[in-house]
Amino acid sequence: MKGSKKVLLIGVGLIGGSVALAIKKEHNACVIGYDVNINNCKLAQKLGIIDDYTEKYEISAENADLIILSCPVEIAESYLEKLAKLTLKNDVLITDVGSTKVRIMEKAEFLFGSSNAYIGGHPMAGSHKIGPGSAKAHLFENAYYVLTPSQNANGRVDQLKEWLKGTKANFIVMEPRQHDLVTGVVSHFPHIVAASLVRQVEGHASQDKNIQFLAAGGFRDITRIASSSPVMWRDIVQHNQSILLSLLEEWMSEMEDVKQLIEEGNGDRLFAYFDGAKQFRDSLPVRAKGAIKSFYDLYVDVLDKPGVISDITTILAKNAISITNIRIIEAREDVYGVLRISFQTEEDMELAKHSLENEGYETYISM
Ligand SMILES: NC(=O)c1ccc[n+]([C@@H]2O[C@H](COP(=O)([O-])OP(=O)(O)OC[C@H]3O[C@@H](n4cnc5c(N)ncnc54)[C@H](O)[C@@H]3O)[C@@H](O)[C@H]2O)c1
Ligand SMILES: O=C(O)C(=O)C[C@]1(C(=O)O)C=C[C@@H](O)C=C1
Repeated sequence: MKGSKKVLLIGVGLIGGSVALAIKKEHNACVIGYDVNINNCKLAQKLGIIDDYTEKYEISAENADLIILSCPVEIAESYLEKLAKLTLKNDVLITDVGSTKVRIMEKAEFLFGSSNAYIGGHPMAGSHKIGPGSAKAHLFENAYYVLTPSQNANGRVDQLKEWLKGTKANFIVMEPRQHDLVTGVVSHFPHIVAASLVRQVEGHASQDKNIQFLAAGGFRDITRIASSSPVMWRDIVQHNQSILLSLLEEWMSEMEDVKQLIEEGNGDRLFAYFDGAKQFRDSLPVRAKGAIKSFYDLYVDVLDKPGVISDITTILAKNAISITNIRIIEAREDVYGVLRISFQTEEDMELAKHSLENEGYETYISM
């Protein structure tokens, strides 16, 4: 019979779906999904991410050996209260994948602290995409996966690692407070900066439409993450409020220094500023060899005229390249548009790039 062990996934989206796929790769478990958006459950079942879904999570929770909270963090926190009122199995393990840990672990310690059930989690990899359609078993390969066991659950960390070994992530145990500070610095605050840059450009774009044409390479690189789920980021900022406010103070003081540098216009000092940033950026470790990108998107500049999409899909079909999605992401005024074409593998994306460029299309890959 399929899966003597039962897993309940609350929140069947990008991260929950990716964790579920990784679990199914290594365990013959039965994964049940629950989501307020029933379409996500239906799609996930079709894609083999979950075995079945439920519209009432309570019964599945009481039968589960492993419960994974993979919804936005404020919502995950509210499920802790709901789960604590149920009669769960004595040896149940409960984890989450949330991007913040202090608030979740405070509540988990309060509600489940007397048991050894709760181990917080946060896989430090993802994408700006949402939903189970973008889930990948290899999303977390070689990435760090932070675990924050509640005090009595230290002894069960290996058990959770065993459940999650299909992620091929590097597990690391951290204190929730240290986690929220570190992720505040390297993930949450940079997200705020990216969103604010986009808002600044949006303000200028209404004055001059050339802005949209020229907001290409560099701007796209630095702002990709601003396309992530606003619900997820709303919750993260609410959870990590005090750390983010203090990072914002630091940033404002850094910007004052930059303002002074620009006012002075001293070439040597400007060089030193950029060079210092370059040295540190270049010294950061890249995700270890073997890591696989989580999405393969190719952007194609196209003339906005009838037949252009069918021309592109015909070129791809002639070269036997399968696509997973195609979308016009910007209806630019005048004559140009941008098509975003998604592929399952890097090879397909590279082949498509080559084939389309041979036919005179301009393409670029956003990292
Ligand atoms: N996207 C990333 O890069 C990333 C990386 C690591 C961790 N995370 C964390 O993972 C969690 C999920 O994010 P995601 O990227 O998978 O987003 P997602 O939007 O793809 O998935 C979230 C899912 O939760 C569901 N959901 C919302 N409210 C719910 C409710 N009340 N009950 C049940 N389900 C509900 C949504 O319908 C959706 O299917 C978040 O806590 C986020 O902080 C995200
Ligand atoms: O690659 C992206 O799109 C991400 O933003 C992923 C990212 C990150 O900042 O690295 C975002 C939030 C998560 O908690 C973990 C990973």
